[in-house]
Amino acid sequence: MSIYTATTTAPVNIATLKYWGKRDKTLNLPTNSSISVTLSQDDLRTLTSVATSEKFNEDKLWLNGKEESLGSERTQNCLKDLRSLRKQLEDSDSNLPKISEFGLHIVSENNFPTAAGLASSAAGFSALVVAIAKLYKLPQSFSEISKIARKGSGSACRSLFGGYVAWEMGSEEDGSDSKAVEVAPVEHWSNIKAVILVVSADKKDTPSTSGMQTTVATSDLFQWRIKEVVPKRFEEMKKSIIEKNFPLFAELTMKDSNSFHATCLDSYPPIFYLNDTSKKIIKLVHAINDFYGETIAAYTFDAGPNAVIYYLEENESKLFSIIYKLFNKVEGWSSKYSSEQLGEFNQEFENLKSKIDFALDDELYKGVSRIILTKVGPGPQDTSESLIDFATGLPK
Ligand SMILES: Nc1ncnc2c1ncn2[C@@H]1O[C@H](COP(=O)(O)OP(=O)(O)OP(=O)(O)O)[C@@H](O)[C@H]1O
Ligand SMILES: C[C@@](O)(CCOP(=O)(O)OP(=O)(O)O)CC(=O)O
Repeated sequence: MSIYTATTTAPVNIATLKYWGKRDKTLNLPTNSSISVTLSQDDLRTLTSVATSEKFNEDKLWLNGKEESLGSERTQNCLKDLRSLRKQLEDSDSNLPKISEFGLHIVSENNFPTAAGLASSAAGFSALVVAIAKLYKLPQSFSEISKIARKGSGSACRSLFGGYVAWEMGSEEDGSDSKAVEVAPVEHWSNIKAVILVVSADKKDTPSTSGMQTTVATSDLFQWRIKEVVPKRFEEMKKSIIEKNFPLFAELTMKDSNSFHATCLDSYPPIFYLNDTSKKIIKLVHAINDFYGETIAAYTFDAGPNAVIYYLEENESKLFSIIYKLFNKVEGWSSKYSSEQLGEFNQEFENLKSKIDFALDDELYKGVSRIILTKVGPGPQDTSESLIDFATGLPK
């Protein structure tokens, strides 16, 4: 039997201008445009292999070693769109094998916690769609393909690109203009780094999908956000990226995280994603920026309590002299830094200590379970790895 296979990796993206609210639930069309930074796959990555053969009579998914249902309407919509694009190719060239009619085997692994507010659905749907597009040899651009990933999970469309990415909300009812585009590639501004403080690795209380439905239906503040705040901020943030203006980019990022969480609180019943640790981290970042007299760090929080702090590589020792002091007991530092480098952060802190004019909470680390040190990175990558046994078409 012939087995056709393809594999891709895909990254996580963390929005700096948040998507929150749908104008069409089935097509996953948003009420506002959004912007994100794609994170390096050295640290957070989905690997997805797909196989198809005339012998496979159903679609199957194995996620992190366990067979899972492919029954969700969103996944079905992605598979339907991909098959229909393949069918168009097959109809126009009778020499092509009619693989659009065969079952698909999808095997995927995330190298980080799934459904823990670390955007696994974004990397997951992006990888799924890209792997099948490769398998089907689809000629469409990644922006076109991003519309299919969008139907799986809105934020997934942005994981089709590396660097700095915009999801243009579009205005068409059928969603044909609601797609991801590159604002700037990773090389344009490659010295942006991120430290993720994993505040809780548990499953979250209110899933994004239902949370945003409640906000759209009940929050007055949300109407102001989508009409008055985001359209202007979208243009300003793109400009800050093009001009590599970190203080402006950082300020807009923090304001937008706060605006999004304010609309959550303004929902009825209210939705709380930030916990006390998250709020203390927000205060800490402001205290650090005030202390240095410049905006060197920007926090942002998705639909959960985990903090993502963006900063420029050149400011790392300024930031880490304080952050390492507070979180050195948390796991994650030694994967990136030698004990000598960590010692330098300690030394920096000793030099600063007498000047620090804000309270350092030496219990704060207790609310953080893990630190992930990463940076801006590229989009989906080809790889010679495969999770599928070429002889059987089953997971290895
Ligand atoms: N590698 C993958 N392949 C296919 N689907 C995946 C993959 N990883 C995650 N998913 C899907 O995404 C779901 C998790 O999405 P969910 O929105 O709950 O969490 P998250 O994306 O980690 O968090 P958040 O969206 O708040 O950042 C999983 O239950 C699964 O259905
Ligand atoms: C707060 C966010 O992370 C919300 C992401 O929501 P999802 O993309 O997970 O929602 P669905 O489209 O319903 O799957 C902001 C963002 O990533 O822009």
